[in-house]
Order: sequence, then C-alpha cells, then structure tokens
Amino acid sequence: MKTFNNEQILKLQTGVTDLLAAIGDDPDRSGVIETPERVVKAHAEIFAHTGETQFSDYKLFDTTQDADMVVVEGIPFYSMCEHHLLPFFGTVDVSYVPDGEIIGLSKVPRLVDWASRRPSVQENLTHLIADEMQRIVHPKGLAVNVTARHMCMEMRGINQPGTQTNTSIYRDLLKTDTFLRDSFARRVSQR
Ligand SMILES: Nc1nc2c(ncn2[C@@H]2O[C@H](COP(=O)(O)OP(=O)(O)OP(=O)(O)O)[C@@H](O)[C@H]2O)c(=O)[nH]1
Repeated sequence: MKTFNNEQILKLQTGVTDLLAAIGDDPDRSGVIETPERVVKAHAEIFAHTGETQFSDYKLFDTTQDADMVVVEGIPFYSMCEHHLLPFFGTVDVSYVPDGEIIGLSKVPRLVDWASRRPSVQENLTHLIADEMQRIVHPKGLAVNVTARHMCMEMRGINQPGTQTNTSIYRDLLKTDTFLRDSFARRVSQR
C-alpha cells in the first residue's frame, strides 16, 4: 500500500468533497461524511505503484531445463483506466522459455499486481508486464495475454455490458516457434 503524505491526503480529501458537492450531493450528510477519508485509503491500495518503473519483489533460480515453456495463466487483475478513472479488470496469462534462469512462480502474479495498481490502458499494462519479465528473466521467448472488461465501456458511454477486450505480446521463440506459440494460444483461448 502507498503512504500518502499530509499534503497529498489533504488534496485528495478536498477533491472528493468538491466532487460530491459538484455532482449535487451534500458532503456533510451522514452517509458520505467519512467518504473522503475512505477514498484516500482505497486509492492508497488501488494506485499503490503509480510512478514506479521497476518491479523489485522477485527471486531468480538457476535451471538447466532451458527448453521448457513455463506458463502462469488466469492471473486475476484489477486496474483503473486512465481516461475515465473507472476500473478495468480481467486475467493475465504469462509464458516464457527460460534461458538458464527461472523466476519464483508466485512472483509472476505479484508482477501483474504491481503493474496494475496505477492509472493505465490495457495495451500499456500488457507492455509493462512483458517488459519487466524481459528485463528480469531474459527469456528465450515470452508471451503475455490480457483479457479484460472495461467499466468505461459498460456502465457509461457505449454502454455494452460484457464486452471483452484482448491484448497480447509474443516475442522471440514464442513468436517464431509455431509449436510453442500455438500451444500457448490454444491454452489461453480454451480457458
Ligand atoms: N485502447 C484503449 N482505449 C481505452 C482503454 N480504456 C479506455 N479506452 C478508450 O479511451 C477512449 C477515450 O475516448 P474519448 O473520446 O476521449 O472519451 P469519451 O468521450 O469518454 O469516449 P466514449 O467512451 O466513446 O464515450 C474511449 O474510446 C475508451 O473506450 C484501454 O485500455 N485501451
């Protein structure tokens, strides 16, 4: 969780109070009187890694099994669209072919969580996860697949509940080796 300083807390609380007043609500009514404080706490979690450029909570291990493909699939994520500050959420699938080193398995969902907790768009989230996997593991091949629902498309605007969006990145062996690429694509499409 992020720790906001006093100036940030005051700005956030004032912003929420002003927003409530601006939409025609009464910021002093009992139901919302503590809302600015709650929103600060919620934002400290939701936007915990805003501005951070490198994921650091990982461990690597040596391996000699460098021909195998590792897949961590169906990792849930929740993020916030940077255009409307509304949630987008779904699942991430990550696959890589190690080149002498493997990452601790739990660190892949941790990386996804780290990347998600900032204002973003789905394409940039997909790239951030891929670029950090690349930097950390230096794999022979890498694939990242993100499937999401966007509340900015469901509860407003075009108003299309259930629409799913998909973004994917394939690099090196996972792009050029048809067996590896197709087996990853088949796994994630069958889920
Ligand atoms: N490519 C991409 N677009 C996104 C994402 N999240 C939101 N958007 C889009 O950002 C666009 C913003 O367009 P604008 O025309 O500036 O905003 P708007 O008037 O609210 O657009 P509508 O949603 O069409 O009503 C919309 O088309 C959204 O669907 C995302 O993760 N990736």
